[in-house]
Formats: sequence, structure tokens, C-alpha cells
Amino acid sequence: MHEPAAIQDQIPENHCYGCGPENDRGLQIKSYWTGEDETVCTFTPSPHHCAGPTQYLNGGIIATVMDCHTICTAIADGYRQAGRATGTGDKIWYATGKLDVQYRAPALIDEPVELTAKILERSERKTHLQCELKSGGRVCATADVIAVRVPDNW
Ligand SMILES: CCCCCCCCCCCCCCCC(=O)SCCNC(=O)CCNC(=O)[C@H](O)C(C)(C)COP(=O)(O)OP(=O)(O)OC[C@H]1O[C@@H](n2cnc3c(N)ncnc32)[C@H](O)[C@@H]1OP(=O)(O)O
Repeated sequence: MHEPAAIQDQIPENHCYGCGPENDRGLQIKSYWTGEDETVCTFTPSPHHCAGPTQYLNGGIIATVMDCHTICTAIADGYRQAGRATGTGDKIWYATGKLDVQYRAPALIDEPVELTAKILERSERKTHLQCELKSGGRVCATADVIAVRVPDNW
């Protein structure tokens, strides 16, 4: 069961190509909590997101959606840990310190991809997450991500 609002729709001033509602040429992914430490995202590729062969999704797009889904999860978790609703009060912002993607199978361009993110560990400055991307019912990519908390003036 999803919370009513997507995480991205609660984070203000986000122009990110992958997840910013303010970027009208971006991918505009939407992520939702499904549990204490887990989120999901469904992304529907467009034909121009293809790899060399037109039936498969481009690897950079795969990395981008995994990056944005996990970093937005870390940001929302930062607000949760601070005891505040996402996007309220002083800004909490994380950047990608590490994004290690394993491409395990090609992802189909003409079906939505399903992403899950799981928080493995958190400390004051960083959050360690794992992400899985499925297409056509199989795991096509996994990622190990370190989100690092950055100040407003980053
Ligand atoms: C005005 C406000 C507007 C708000 C608007 C809101 C928008 C909000 C939505 C945005 C959603 C974006 C979603 C897409 C996210 C991107 O695409 S961000 C763009 C890509 N990333 C970058 O450009 C990052 C570039 N790198 C950097 O800026 C800095 O190197 C970093 C990553 C912030 C680290 O800074 P630093 O000062 O070197 O940090 P440092 O104190 O050394 O490390 C902090 C901790 O992180 C660990 N760490 C750092 N890097 C790594 C690493 N690569 N591997 C493992 N651990 C690491 C350190 O070991 C350390 O751990 P502890 O010692 O605390 O245990």
C-alpha cells in the first residue's frame, strides 16, 4: 500500500533530470514507501530511451532511475529520522557518493520497469542502499549506492 503522495512530490525545488518535478524534459520518476526501510518505483520507458538495439532500455537511463530512486529514498528517510514530514522545515538533501550498477540482463523498452530500494544502514552523514530493477519479471540490474548528506549550498 503506497503513501498517498510520491516522495518526489514532497521534496521542494528539485530540477533533477531523473526525479525533479520541476524538470519538464526529465524522467520525473515517482517513488513510494512500502515499509519502514523500503520503497518502490515504476518507470515506463519511452522509445527514445533505447539502447543500440531498439527493444532494450539504455544503460544510462537504468543507472539514472536507480540513482534517483535511491537518493530520493535517502532524502525522505532523512526527514523521517528527523521526525519531520518530507519537505517540511530545513531542507535535507543527499547527493550520490557511489553508484555501483551491475547489469544482469537486458531490460525491455516496451514494458514498465519495477524498482525497489532498501536501506541497509544509515549514519549522520551517509546512507547505504541497495536497489533492484526488474523488467519482464526478471532482475535486470542491481545497484549498491552510498547517499551522502550535503548542505543547501552544495
Ligand atoms: C537549495 C537547496 C536545493 C534543494 C534541492 C533539493 C533537491 C533534492 C533532490 C535531489 C535528488 C537528486 C537525485 C540524484 C542525485 C544526484 O545525481 S547528485 C549528483 C551526482 N553526485 C555528485 O555530483 C557528488 C559529487 N561529490 C561530492 O559532492 C562529494 O564528494 C560528496 C559525495 C558530497 C562527499 O563529500 P565529502 O565532503 O567528501 O564527504 P566526506 O565527509 O568525505 O564523506 C561523508 C561520508 O560519506 C562517505 N563517502 C563519501 N563518498 C563515498 C563513496 N564514494 N563511497 C563510500 N563512501 C563514501 C565517507 O566515507 C564518509 O563516511 P563516514 O566517515 O561519515 O562514515
